[in-house]
Amino acid sequence: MDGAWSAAAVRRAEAQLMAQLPPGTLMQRAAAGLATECARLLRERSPGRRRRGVYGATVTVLAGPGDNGGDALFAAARLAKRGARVFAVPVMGERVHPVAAAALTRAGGRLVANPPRRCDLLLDGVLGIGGRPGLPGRAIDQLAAIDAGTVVAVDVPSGVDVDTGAVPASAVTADVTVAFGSYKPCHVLGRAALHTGRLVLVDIGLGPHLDPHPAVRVARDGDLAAWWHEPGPDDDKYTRGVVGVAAGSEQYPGAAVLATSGALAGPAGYVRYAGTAAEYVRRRHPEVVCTQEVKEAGRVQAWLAGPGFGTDEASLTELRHVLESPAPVVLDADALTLIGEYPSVLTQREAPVVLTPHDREYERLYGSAPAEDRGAAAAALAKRLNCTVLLKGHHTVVASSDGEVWANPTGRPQLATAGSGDVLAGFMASLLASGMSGTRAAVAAAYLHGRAGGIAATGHRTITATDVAKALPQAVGETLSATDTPGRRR
Ligand SMILES: NC(=O)C1=CN([C@@H]2O[C@H](COP(=O)(O)OP(=O)(O)OC[C@H]3O[C@@H](n4cnc5c(N)ncnc54)[C@H](OP(=O)(O)O)[C@@H]3O)[C@@H](O)[C@H]2O)[C@@H](O)CC1
Ligand SMILES: Nc1ncnc2c1ncn2[C@@H]1O[C@H](COP(=O)(O)OP(=O)(O)O)[C@@H](O)[C@H]1O
Ligand SMILES: [K+]
Repeated sequence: MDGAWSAAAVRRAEAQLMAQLPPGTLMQRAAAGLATECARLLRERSPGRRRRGVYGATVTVLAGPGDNGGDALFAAARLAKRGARVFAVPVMGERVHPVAAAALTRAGGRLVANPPRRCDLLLDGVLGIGGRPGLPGRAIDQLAAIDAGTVVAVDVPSGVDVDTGAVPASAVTADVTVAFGSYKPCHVLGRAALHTGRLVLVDIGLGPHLDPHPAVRVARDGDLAAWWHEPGPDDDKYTRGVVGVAAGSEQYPGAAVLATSGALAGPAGYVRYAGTAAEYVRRRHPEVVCTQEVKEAGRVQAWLAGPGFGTDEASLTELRHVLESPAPVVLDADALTLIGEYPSVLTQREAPVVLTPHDREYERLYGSAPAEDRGAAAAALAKRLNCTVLLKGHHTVVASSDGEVWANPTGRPQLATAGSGDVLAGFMASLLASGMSGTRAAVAAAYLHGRAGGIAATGHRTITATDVAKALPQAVGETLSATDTPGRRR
């Protein structure tokens, strides 16, 4: 697992570490890592650039008044020493880090008000973790005027809200962000994650001093491998978990087909379907055992209810039957609408519930649209309803009822295609049925669904929900084998 820490948590860790080191050491570590990454980028071939390498490259620095500007100027001084033409623009009056500015001029760089219109690399050292959202006017003007081959944000893209990932005012959009010591929530959450570009972490020795509980968690392949239930020689289809799918209707049979295709791609050993689209499911998936009603379905270890299911009296009755079962439940789509109207059906439930709203469904459940702080928005709903909440979108967020927040690092906008959420929900129910906790099942499903979207989109511009379902087994295989270790039984 990776984590992202708030500005205050980073400052606490920094204070501990700095007490053990000579003054200026951390800034030099940061600047050295930043300069190395910039030199690597300058060596790469790029369409906007005439020459390759540091020597002779044009580098422009937008320098703010604090240590973030200091990092940028020290890194630029290192590039100037290697032959780069460096122009630094103070963007907050004349306020710049004085020692770093002197180092830059000693190395041959210049402090200017009007840099060249074109540069190979633009370093955004306007604001770091001390920044409030928004940019000073001079930075906005320079960003509009300069044609940069590559934009590198120093620590964070300036202008974003570091702790929440909100972008309420103007902010830098970077190709690469070089983060120091740890990730921050803005790198992985909300609109700010879209301003971050490719993320590079420079180790400055902060790790041992960081709080063991990050503000936001980010799953990696190894987590999925550790959580996945691999069948052993003593398993049978029942012990691997039975998943029940209550989805679809005569009007929307496709939702039943797609949700069961997601469920079949998961680790459970048996998929049961209960609903009025049974005929369609049987035709597409002979592996699925079908009944017309939830009460006839027999025992399951997890249910999915909701996609294409309707919101009438009969649907409400079926939802009640699902919620009466002692098994964990995923509620999606129409089930969320019903919960919004009849919240009491959720009370007295002890087994885990995962809700998977997109923004409009969230509004139906919470009474207002999700705040720009999507981690807090998901956590507030999770706490109110005592459920796990998976809030969909780019950088999907998962929150548990006790306030744990996860940001999903996979996925792409092509996943916004009708039925893709049905596949996700079915797959998640299978993970739950295999014994994963609600929060892990939600995190793992978002991760693998996003990865499947990437596989399905390889070589294509458009994908369908069926393509995503078909790509799920490969996504699982690639993720689990990425962390294969000798001796691990598969
Ligand atoms: N932590 C670590 O381990 C390490 C941290 N390091 C580096 O330090 C960086 C943090 O530096 P920092 O604390 O000096 O804050 P930073 O963001 O540069 O500037 C704050 C200044 O900007 C101003 N200001 C704020 N918002 C504004 C706005 N919207 N528009 C205009 N002005 C605004 C604000 O003004 P004030 O609030 O005083 O009015 C203040 O003067 C960090 O990101 C990393 O790069 C590394 O060197 C080594 C290890
Ligand atoms: N802009 C986006 N970028 C990445 N993923 C997205 C984006 N918009 C939606 N998604 C993903 O696409 C899926 C859509 O789900 P949903 O809205 O429930 O679709 P449906 O109800 O048609 O099945 C979710 O997994 C969501 O996270
Ligand atoms: K910055």
